Amino acid sequence: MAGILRKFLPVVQPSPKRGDDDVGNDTYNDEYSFAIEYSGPVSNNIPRVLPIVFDQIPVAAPVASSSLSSDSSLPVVQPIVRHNRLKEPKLSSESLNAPCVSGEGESSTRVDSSDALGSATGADGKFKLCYGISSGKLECSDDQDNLSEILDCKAGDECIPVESEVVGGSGKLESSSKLKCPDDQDNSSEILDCTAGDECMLTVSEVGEGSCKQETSHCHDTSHDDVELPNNSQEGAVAGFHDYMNPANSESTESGLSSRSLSSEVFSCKEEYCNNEESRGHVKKLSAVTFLEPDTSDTVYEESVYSEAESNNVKPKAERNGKKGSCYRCLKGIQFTVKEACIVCGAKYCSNCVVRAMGSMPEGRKCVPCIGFRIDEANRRNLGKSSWMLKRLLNDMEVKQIMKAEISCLMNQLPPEQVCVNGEPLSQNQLVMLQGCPNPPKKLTPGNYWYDKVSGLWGKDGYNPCQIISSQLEVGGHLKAEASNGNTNVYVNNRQITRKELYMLKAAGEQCEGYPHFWLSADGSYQEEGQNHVKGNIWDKKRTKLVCALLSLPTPTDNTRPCGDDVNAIGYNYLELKKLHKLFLVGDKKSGTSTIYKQAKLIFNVPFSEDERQNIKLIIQSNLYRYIAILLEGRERFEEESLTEKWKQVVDPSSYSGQSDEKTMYSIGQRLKAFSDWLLKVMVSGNLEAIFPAATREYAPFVEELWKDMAFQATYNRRNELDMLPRVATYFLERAVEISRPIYEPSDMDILYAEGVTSSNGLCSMEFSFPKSTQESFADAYTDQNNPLFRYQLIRVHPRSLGENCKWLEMFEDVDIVLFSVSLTEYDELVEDSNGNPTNKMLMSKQLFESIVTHPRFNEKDFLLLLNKYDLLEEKMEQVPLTKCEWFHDFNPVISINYSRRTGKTSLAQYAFHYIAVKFKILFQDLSGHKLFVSQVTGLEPDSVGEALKYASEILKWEEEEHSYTHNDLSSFTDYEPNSSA
Ligand SMILES: Nc1nc2c(ncn2[C@@H]2O[C@H](COP(=O)(O)OP(=O)(O)OP(=O)(O)O)[C@@H](O)[C@H]2O)c(=O)[nH]1
Ligand SMILES: [Mg+2]
Repeated sequence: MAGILRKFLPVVQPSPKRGDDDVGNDTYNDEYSFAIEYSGPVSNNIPRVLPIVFDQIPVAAPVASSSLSSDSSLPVVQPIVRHNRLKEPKLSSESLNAPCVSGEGESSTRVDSSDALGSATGADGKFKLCYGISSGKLECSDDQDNLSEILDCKAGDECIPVESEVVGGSGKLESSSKLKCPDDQDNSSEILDCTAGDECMLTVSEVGEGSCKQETSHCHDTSHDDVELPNNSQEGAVAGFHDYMNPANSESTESGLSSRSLSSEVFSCKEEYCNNEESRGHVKKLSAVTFLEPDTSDTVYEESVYSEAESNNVKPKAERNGKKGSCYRCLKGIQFTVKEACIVCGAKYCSNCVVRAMGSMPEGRKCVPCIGFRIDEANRRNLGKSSWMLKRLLNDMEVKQIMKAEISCLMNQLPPEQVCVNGEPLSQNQLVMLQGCPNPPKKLTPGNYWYDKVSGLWGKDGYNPCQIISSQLEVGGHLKAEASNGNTNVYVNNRQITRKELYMLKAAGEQCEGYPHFWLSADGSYQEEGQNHVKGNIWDKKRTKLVCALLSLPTPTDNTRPCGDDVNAIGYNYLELKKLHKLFLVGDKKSGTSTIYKQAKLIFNVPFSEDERQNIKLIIQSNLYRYIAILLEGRERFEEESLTEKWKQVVDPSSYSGQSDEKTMYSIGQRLKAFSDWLLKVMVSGNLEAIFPAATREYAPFVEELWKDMAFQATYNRRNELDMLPRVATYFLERAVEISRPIYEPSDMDILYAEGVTSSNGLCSMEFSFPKSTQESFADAYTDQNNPLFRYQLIRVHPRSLGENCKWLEMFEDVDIVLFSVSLTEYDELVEDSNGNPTNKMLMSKQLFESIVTHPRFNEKDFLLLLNKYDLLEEKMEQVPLTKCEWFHDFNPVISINYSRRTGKTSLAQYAFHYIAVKFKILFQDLSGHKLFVSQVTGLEPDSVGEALKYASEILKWEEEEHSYTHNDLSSFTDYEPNSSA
């Protein structure tokens, strides 16, 4: 070559003078200088070689020891901003556990744009991961063309661009260090001398001791040199730097987003930058590294980027510009090429691109722009299931780490609030419990589910069960009867089952006649409500499983067992069932059982469902019209009485005042009269309930008009004279206008006071336990019931559900205690007996009491007598003697004057209460030979009902621990031991 040149060139120029260092270097030969400008005749065919000026070739200096901090951290170059403003380098670092990928071997060093991620090919051809410990950043205000190219800064040598995919580890950059970015006019920006402290905007990561360490030797440390940064930024340089997704522009696999989710600081960028930086694989990509407005703050916190991304829900979308089946990054390959998909956007990458596109996968298999976004729910079931491709590319440890991150990282978790079980959104803990149980719901996605915790049946709201999961998990709310939208009138664990389930039960040999209620336990054994023996096990029969398979109903798996200690799984279940104490609440009509039941629901926070509330609203509104009708009827009566009075005055001229019109203070206008007549007609026809809930909207204005009417108010003032009007009517009539409006929503108190709120079949039940707060307000002395494992079931039965002679009582033979409610006020009330004869209501209650006590199935049961409506008794005793009831004919309390003064008027009611209690006790003793427990109750007062239920629980406990308790202990609590001598 030199010879040829010599022939062409008449004058051989001396080579540039070398420095002293080079004198004496034998290997140096001037003859081989090249780049001498040709000044001879021009020929188009002759290639022209531009001279190279040695002095102007940028060189890289060896890394100064000062830049190698004790922890051997390595600076990592971040994207360079396009503005020219010089800035002092900024470094921030903080703890981070994000994985990063480091290269092995000098040649694989690469400057990284992120603190978090990178990939490197090790000697074994696998990518190596290491974990960054901290991150930092360095800013400079210039950018480079193709700056995204990897920088390979060899010690003491030129920085050479490296197109290797290997990503350097992170490093820590001393704030005094400066990286030099040499000028680069012709897009040959591969040569980059990075200098800290100048225009380059960099992020750096600290790394611990590890494989990243060796890479520090590649970095040109010019910590003591001033930096020359090129000003020749070209458009697209930054974009190219960012666009790690695009192999044409960059080989970087790093992302600010990756650090975003892991570190507290990232760069931000102006919107326009972000928009320009859409990756090839994504329609809209949030800039991995974003840039600051030059004049604004230098630091933008990760939260802003993160929350912006999440709050805007700008989930990156995958878009493939290549042909179908090709890799989203390199656009190569066909449909059958093995690819790995991003669990967020679904972009698929071939084995060559996957690590570059996904970095070190701190959140699992997400391409870098997708880090920090929620996964596509369709991919949830694949979480943590490693692919063949990753296993081939990475070593076992790394794959494990990625899979672990994929499963456990916060961003990939199912949002608990989006999973509703039995109408209640889950808490984080509940979700963990649900997913961590031995047999968790499969394919759990956001949605509404129902869960029968006794049997473990699990399904989507309104649908058949789809799985039997572990039972006894404390997740979600209470199972509703309508949870699975069943319409069979057959209930399993309080849920009305679906038609398919009914078939299944029939296949199990249960004909389900008479719409039974079953208790189905987790092991498949079932029994009819109220019976104490297991009828069978639905899973014992092969036919059942076959039917289930045919009907797509779930069958138990081996894992289906209560969540808890595996060893004691069966015992645990047994214990749980044992601890559900059943309280059977019954009483004659109007004894107050439904009030006590509703009060218990309110006390123990067992919510009324929306449906229940709506039904109750309609009942209340219907009741209101009934009360109004009673008042209107009374008004007519009062009007007639007044008119009669007037006519009498006409007949007796001496008392006649001279007015002859037929109006009285109870007379109403034509309009209201028409409404009144119509309403009374409806009530007489018995259609009130049928008409009123629906007609509420139409008739609400009449209620308002009525309420304002003087005649109606005059009638209302005499409401005590209207026997038909219940006392509770006042509560609702006072708010008649409000309640009659369509928008009315009943309050808890309204529900409590509402009459006629009871399930259609008169049977309802609720589970409860004594929470600590409730416990404290009731009785501090007993604490065992605080244990949530002591569960109670309150079953309220209307006497009509018991059938003639209480024949259905057998259904409830497994109850633990009978709570028999008697209204204390009924001693003077009359009702018709079954033969239509008027009978004293107290005697009717006595009769029902006797029937239940003497029922063979109830022989050995504990009984707690709830003497209810004590508040009303206090009033009534002043007016009506207790002896009105023949059973109480010998009530003749001797009240000393002193005692009377001390206790006031309540003493009489107290005596009456004690007396009635004794009467029942004696009766019970005669009938059963056992002791009757008695509690004084005012159903409308929560504490009173709470104490009564507490007392019931104590009795049960006392039965179980007979030796620990004495009769006196109990009687001192709430049992008012009657003292007839008092
Ligand atoms: N003042 C007062 N009223 C009560 C008390 N307990 C119940 N009541 C009222 O008595 C009426 C009848 O009570 P319910 O609870 O409906 O009686 P029940 O046993 O369910 O009777 P049915 O209506 O036949 O189902 C309602 O108006 C209640 O508001 C009480 O302790 N004090
Ligand atoms: Mg009732």
